[in-house]
Amino acid sequence: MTHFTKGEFVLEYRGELINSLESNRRHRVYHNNLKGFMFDFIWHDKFWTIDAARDDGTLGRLVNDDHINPNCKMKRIIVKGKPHLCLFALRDITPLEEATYNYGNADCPWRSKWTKYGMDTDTNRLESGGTSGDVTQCTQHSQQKSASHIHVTESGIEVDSNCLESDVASGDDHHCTQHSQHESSFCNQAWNCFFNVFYNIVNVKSPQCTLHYTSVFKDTGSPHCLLT
Ligand SMILES: C[S@@+](CC[C@H](N)C(=O)[O-])C[C@H]1O[C@@H](n2cnc3c(N)ncnc32)[C@H](O)[C@@H]1O
Repeated sequence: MTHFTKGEFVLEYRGELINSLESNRRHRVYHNNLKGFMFDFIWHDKFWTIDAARDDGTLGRLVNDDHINPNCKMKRIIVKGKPHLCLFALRDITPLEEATYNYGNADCPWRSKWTKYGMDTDTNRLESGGTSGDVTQCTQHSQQKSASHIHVTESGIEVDSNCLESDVASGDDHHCTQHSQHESSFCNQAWNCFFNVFYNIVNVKSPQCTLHYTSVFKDTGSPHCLLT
């Protein structure tokens, strides 16, 4: 059984890196469903967005929010001067478990539940959901309600991270920035972890392991991703 161990690189949230000007433009023109794929973050004191609205077959864009008990967290890693958003396992992830991360304190409509008295927003959980050092997703524009899932199954994982692969393989200098107080220690740890784990995944695991986007449709009608 393949599983992810705590601290292991899981996958990259891939998409188009755009600046705030272009991001604002797309926020204006995109349908709400597409806005949910825009991951806004701060880098070098500026707002940037990874726009994963286009379905390029990669899996990072399909990982759902869990602000209560996520098993992954998003980290920003700088490779060749460009930020990449990568998910790392917060704890061991077992086969068939859905991969999730905390989108942050964004106004996520699915976190509210209807009661007989009306909408009940779980504010306490929202406040405690963020962890210092995490990169969190700004999803305040999204009204999309679908729920794709990424699960771990028996055989393993293949990570579609071409740019990461080539960057890692190049052995070039890199620097990491993380907008938190724990910047430098995280950077070193994350990069080491990232390098080792990614190398491990690509070079060791992939012959037996494939991360599949399946055509399994469950109750939500959304496609689900299985690690098989
Ligand atoms: C980056 S996409 C995640 C993949 C998406 N679920 C799909 O099927 O394509 C973000 C969008 O997924 C949906 N989503 C994420 N987490 C969710 C959750 N816990 N419950 C319901 N919908 C969620 C929201 O519509 C959000 O805008």
